[in-house]
Amino acid sequence: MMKTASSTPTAYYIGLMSGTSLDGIDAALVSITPGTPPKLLATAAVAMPDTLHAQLLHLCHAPVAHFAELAAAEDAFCRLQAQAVTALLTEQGLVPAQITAIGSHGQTIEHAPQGHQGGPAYTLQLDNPSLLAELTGCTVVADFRRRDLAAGGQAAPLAPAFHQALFGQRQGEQLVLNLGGFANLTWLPQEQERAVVGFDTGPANALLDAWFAKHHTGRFDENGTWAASGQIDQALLARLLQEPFFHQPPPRSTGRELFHLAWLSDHLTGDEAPRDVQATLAELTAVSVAQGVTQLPLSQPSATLLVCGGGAHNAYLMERLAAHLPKVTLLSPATLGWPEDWIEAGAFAWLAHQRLHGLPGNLPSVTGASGPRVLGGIYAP
Ligand SMILES: Nc1ncnc2c1ncn2[C@@H]1O[C@H](COP(=O)(O)OP(=O)(O)OP(=O)(O)O)[C@@H](O)[C@H]1O
Ligand SMILES: CC(=O)N[C@H]1[C@@H]2OC[C@@H](O2)[C@@H](O)[C@@H]1O[C@H](C)C(=O)O
Repeated sequence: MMKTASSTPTAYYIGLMSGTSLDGIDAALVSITPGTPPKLLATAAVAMPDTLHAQLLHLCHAPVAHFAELAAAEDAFCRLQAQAVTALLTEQGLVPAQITAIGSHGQTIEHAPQGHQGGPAYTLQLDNPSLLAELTGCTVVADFRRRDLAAGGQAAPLAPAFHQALFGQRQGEQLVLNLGGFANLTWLPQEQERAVVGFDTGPANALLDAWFAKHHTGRFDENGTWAASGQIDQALLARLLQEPFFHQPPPRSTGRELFHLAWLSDHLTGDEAPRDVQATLAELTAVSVAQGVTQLPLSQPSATLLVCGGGAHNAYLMERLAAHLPKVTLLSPATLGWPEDWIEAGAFAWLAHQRLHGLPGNLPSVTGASGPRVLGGIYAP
């Protein structure tokens, strides 16, 4: 039986996110006062060491992983999470007892909401909430996605529910875009009784980073400078856009299982200049997001789109997005007190709060689950 929010006082949560870009752990200290939008108080980021980055990337693409390899990566990942929590607590002069709970997303290793070759649906996040509780002395809430999946949902994207909690009280309809490893879009209606729309639009930084790393040292194309030096290959773009995912109606979510370097290679003739491919991948992200916007039930074509995620720092990608959405104003959520890099970590702080209060964390209109569900499990310190 679900409860409604009670009039409990302000509580402090830490949200931990390591997204599909595998760039590091983001930790957000969030205060939640029932009835008002969550507030971002402080942040800490711990970069993913090269060895763990390579280990996790390998696991994402390994057909069969050894359990010892999984366990080692999970342990290293969890210790990195604890490092981020400790950094945040120390910096803020807080002790674990002042934190109501940590919400831990874990590291997505594989996401197959449709199952694999006729098998059951699954989504796999590497996470060890027991060890995290032990290392930090805080209550940990984790495993947010699988209850939605069990209720017939995609288990992703989950962020739209948080977007609603953050921006839903603003005047007029709201649009939010996350440019992470993959991109997801949220439409918040002006009328409270209408359902929120949200779905993954396709690949974003995951493919851009992978192609960049194949041709350069370094993890990503700073500001999209390399992409900007290339030419968009329209024929290649057309072939990439034929992928059925781009034509599926929501609910839909995706990940590295579909969009990876081998998928890209299958569409290349071999004659393309690498920088042109990078420009075309940025275009693929911009076009698929723009196509997603056209599917939204906007009440007027001119809207404001809050752009979050690391892709918001890619000047070339933002330029292409603006070119494909001439009537839409792109805005940083920093103007509303939530800098673009911290919304996802904030979402998992909020999801921990929802779990502890017996409140739903999913939006069935987004994930396709058969109803609202309380997400995640609780691990006491
Ligand atoms: N200055 C920049 N120029 C270009 N790209 C950038 C810049 N800063 C960050 N990025 C991109 O953002 C990525 C990180 O984004 P983000 O942290 O939102 O990903 P994530 O947490 O993995 O997201 P998700 O969970 O949504 O997949 C980097 O891997 C990089 O591709
Ligand atoms: C399975 C998984 O980890 N999916 C991520 C990924 O990264 C972006 C997009 O694909 C989104 O669907 C999701 O992350 C955010 C936090 C979400 O669930 O809203």
